[in-house]
Amino acid sequence: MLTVEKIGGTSMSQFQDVMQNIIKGNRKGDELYNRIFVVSAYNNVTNWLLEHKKTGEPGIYNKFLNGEDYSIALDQFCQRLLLINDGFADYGLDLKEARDFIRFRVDQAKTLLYSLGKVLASGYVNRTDIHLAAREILASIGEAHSGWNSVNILNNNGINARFIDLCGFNDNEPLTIDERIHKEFKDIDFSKVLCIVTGYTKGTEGIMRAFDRGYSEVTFSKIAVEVKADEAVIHKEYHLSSADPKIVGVENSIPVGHTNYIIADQLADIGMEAIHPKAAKPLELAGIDIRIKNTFEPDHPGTIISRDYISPEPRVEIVSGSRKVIAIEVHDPMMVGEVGFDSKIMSYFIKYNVSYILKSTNANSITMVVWDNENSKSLINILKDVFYKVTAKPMAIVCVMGTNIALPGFLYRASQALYEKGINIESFAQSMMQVNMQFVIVREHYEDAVIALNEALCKKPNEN
Ligand SMILES: Nc1ncnc2c1ncn2[C@@H]1O[C@H](COP(=O)(O)OP(=O)(O)O)[C@@H](O)[C@H]1O
Ligand SMILES: N[C@@H](CC(=O)OP(=O)(O)O)C(=O)O
Repeated sequence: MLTVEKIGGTSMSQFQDVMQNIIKGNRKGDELYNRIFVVSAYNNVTNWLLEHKKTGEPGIYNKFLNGEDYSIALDQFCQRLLLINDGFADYGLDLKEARDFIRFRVDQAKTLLYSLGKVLASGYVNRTDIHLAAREILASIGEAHSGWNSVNILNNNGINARFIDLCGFNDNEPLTIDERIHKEFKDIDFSKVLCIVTGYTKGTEGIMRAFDRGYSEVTFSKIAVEVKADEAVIHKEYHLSSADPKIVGVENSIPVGHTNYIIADQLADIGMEAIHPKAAKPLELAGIDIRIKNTFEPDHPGTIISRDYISPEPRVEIVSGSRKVIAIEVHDPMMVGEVGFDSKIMSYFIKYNVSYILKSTNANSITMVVWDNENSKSLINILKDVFYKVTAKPMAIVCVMGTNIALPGFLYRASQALYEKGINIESFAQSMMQVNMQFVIVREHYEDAVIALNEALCKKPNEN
């Protein structure tokens, strides 16, 4: 059995647990192999390089964009990486070799950025392309650092591990991401060597440009498809749970156990961090199951995402959502009975490259929920110019999902749970497939809504 396994940044920061729980476990001899590990940068490292994923606080990339001194910032960043290294000395990291590797890599990045700055100054090139190239170079440092360290630690612990560096720092081959992955993996005997692969892959399309943050899961899914893995495993700090453990508390969140790719799509659509939206689809198409495991509970089988699973008993599997959405309502008294009115609205969505998460209509108005970002704001401005009455409000969306909830009572229980917390449902949608009930609520109520729905629908009656 060949598995491809991704280790998230939070878990990587506790590599001693990764090595003990995930890589070694109870395995002996050859059982250690036939496993490919795709690693993320240690917790926060990509945030320092680019910008904070949650707060948007600018990182080194912003200095390059503004023509500020990124060189000193990179030196300070390198010092922070060396401090991270110090924490792994007790587990076998050779500090001198590790320091030489990362210093050299950061210096190479500096040289590349310096050259990009010069090209930019010439004034002959597209600024955006140069900026995006700088973003790629910076991002790749994080995974090169954690990947190299991991191989060094494993080798020093008697495990035959090989560093597969997909960052392409030392080659100028114009390969796409898929071509690079194919080239790197085609001649490896996985039964003899444990591969540690950078979650960053260099490719002509640009992994940041094409997939943006969380790109390690994209590398991971592409590798799993390339090597025809039997299973694709994601190791995270939490189980995939009935609701975000950070909101409801670990003690109140129940591991999902089993779900299907239809639910994975719903999660991806609302930007749930547990899996990158672009990572699941190739695995689904290749017929590869995903297993999401908790790094710190190695004996728990985790959650399986497979194609055909339907829960044997009717139950809500996950409550999830986002507080970073805007509800747009287009109202026009002339809409009633007018065939194709919606297509006029959609033509602006296409023009501004905005995808909607929910749509709900009545005789003369259409409500759509979109991400709260710059594209959506530009879209709203133009809709206000063109249509009779357009209202846009910052909102939250909370979704109640399950593979077997197409039965009377689930919607009743969900709306009752919201009612009991005094939460009004501003808009609502559910497709006939009945796998996802979407509630639009005011933002201040988001956490309370998740807690109430998890409590009412996911916990068993005898659980406290
Ligand atoms: N239903 C859920 N189950 C587990 N985690 C969730 C859920 N909903 C949201 N999360 C959040 O997802 C985050 C993990 O995502 P991510 O940033 O990708 O972590 P990692 O560093 O492990 O890859 C956790 O911090 C957790 O709060
Ligand atoms: N470190 C990168 C890539 C990644 O996927 O990280 P994580 O697995 O920790 O979300 C990022 O933050 O975007």
